[in-house]
Amino acid sequence: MMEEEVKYSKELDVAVRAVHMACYLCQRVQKGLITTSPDQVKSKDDDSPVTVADWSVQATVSWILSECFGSQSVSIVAEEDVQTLSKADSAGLLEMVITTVNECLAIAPKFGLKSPDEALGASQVLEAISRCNSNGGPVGRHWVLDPVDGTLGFVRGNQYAVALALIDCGQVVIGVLGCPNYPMKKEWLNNHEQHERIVSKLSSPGPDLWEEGSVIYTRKGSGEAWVQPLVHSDKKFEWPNFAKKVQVSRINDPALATFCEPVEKANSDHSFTAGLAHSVGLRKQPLRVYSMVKYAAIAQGDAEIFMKFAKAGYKEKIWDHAAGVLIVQEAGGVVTDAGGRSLDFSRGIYLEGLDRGIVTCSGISLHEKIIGAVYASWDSSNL
Ligand SMILES: Nc1ncnc2c1ncn2[C@@H]1O[C@H](COP(=O)(O)OS(=O)(=O)O)[C@@H](OP(=O)(O)O)[C@H]1O
Ligand SMILES: [Mg+2]
Ligand SMILES: [Mg+2]
Ligand SMILES: [Mg+2]
Repeated sequence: MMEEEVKYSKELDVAVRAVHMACYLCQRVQKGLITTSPDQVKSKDDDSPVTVADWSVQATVSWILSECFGSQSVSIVAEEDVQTLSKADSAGLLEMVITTVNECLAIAPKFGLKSPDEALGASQVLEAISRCNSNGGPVGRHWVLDPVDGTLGFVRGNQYAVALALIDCGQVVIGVLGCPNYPMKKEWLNNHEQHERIVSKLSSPGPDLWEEGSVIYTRKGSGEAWVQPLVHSDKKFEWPNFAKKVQVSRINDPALATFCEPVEKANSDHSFTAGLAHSVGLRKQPLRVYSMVKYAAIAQGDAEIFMKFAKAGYKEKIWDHAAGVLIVQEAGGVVTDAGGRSLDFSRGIYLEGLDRGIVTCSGISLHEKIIGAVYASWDSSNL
C-alpha cells in the first residue's frame, strides 16, 4: 500500500517523534532529580507526585500536536493541569518548566520537527498545558497523553513511561510508549539466563545498563508493533531511527510464565494476584514494575502476564492504559477487564464500566486460565 493511503500515518509519525523528544526531556530531568533538586517534586491532592518533567512533557507534546494538527482542532486528554504551577509560590517551579520546555523544543529539528520561532514564554507554556483539558468521549478524535506514567518510579530513578495514544470514534487507533529506562531486547539479551536478566533489567537500575531506552508503537489493525532505541545526544543513533518488530511471548505454560504488577500495594492488590497466580500454577515471583513499561514488557515478549486490581472505588483513567493496551493487542496479546470484556475508551477520562481489574496476557490460553481463576476466587477475596 502507498504510504499516503495508510490511515493515521502522519499522526503516528508525529506522535513517535514527539515521544522521542519527551523521553530526551525526561532523561535530562531524571538525571538532575536524582543528583540535585528534590524540590522539583510536588504532591498532588491525592498525595501522588508530580514533577517538572510531567508538566514539561505535557506542554511540549501539546505544543507539537497543536503545531502539526492545528491548535483549534486538536483535542487532548491529559493528566496534568496548571493549578499548582499557577500558584504564587510556584514561580520557581514554573521557571524550571519553561526552561525545560524550551530546551527540549530547541532540539525538535533533530527529530524532523519544527522549533518555535522564539522561545515560549510563561503564558504560552501554561496555555499549552491547560489546552489538554478535553474529556474525550465517543465522538471525534482525541489524543490521550500521560506525560510521565509511573511518576513514583521516575522520582526513584527507576522505570517510567511517556504514553501517547489517539482515540478515533471511541477506539484507540495509535499507541506510542516511550520507555527511557527500558532497553531494547535484542541489544540487551544473550540467550542464557534470560529470566534473570529481564528481572534485573526491569527492577534494578544500574547506570551503564540504562542508557538505551526505547520507544514502542503501533497502529490499530496493523497486526504489528515496533520498537526503536532512543536517539542519543551523543549521536550514536541519528534520526531517522531504525525500528524492529516485536511480538508477544509464545509461552503458554503457567509454570514458565512471568507476571508483572504495580510496585505499590496501594495501586493493586498484591495478595489477590498472588492467590490467582497460585491457582493457575504460576511459579515465578511477580515482577513489580512501575508504569506502562509493564505493557511494553508483554508486547516485547519479556513477560507473559500483567494484572492490576485497584481498590474498589478507584476508577482507572484512559491515559494509564490506552497506548499500552493497543500495543499489546497488535503485538498478539489479549487485554480485558476481569470479566473478560474489552476496555472501553469511549466514555470520557475514565474506563467506565471496568469490571474489577485489568488482565493482560501474551496469549488466549493463559488469559482464559486467569479469568477463570478470578471467577472462581472472587467471592473469597476481600477487595
Ligand atoms: N489508588 C490507586 N489505585 C490504582 N492506580 C492508581 C491509584 N492512584 C494512582 N493510580 C494510577 O496508577 C498509575 C501508576 O501505576 P503503576 O502501575 O505504575 O503503579 S506503581 O507505581 O508501580 O505502583 C499512576 O499513574 P501516574 O500518576 O501517571 O504515575 C496513577 O494514574
Ligand atoms: Mg499514569
Ligand atoms: Mg502521569
Ligand atoms: Mg500522576
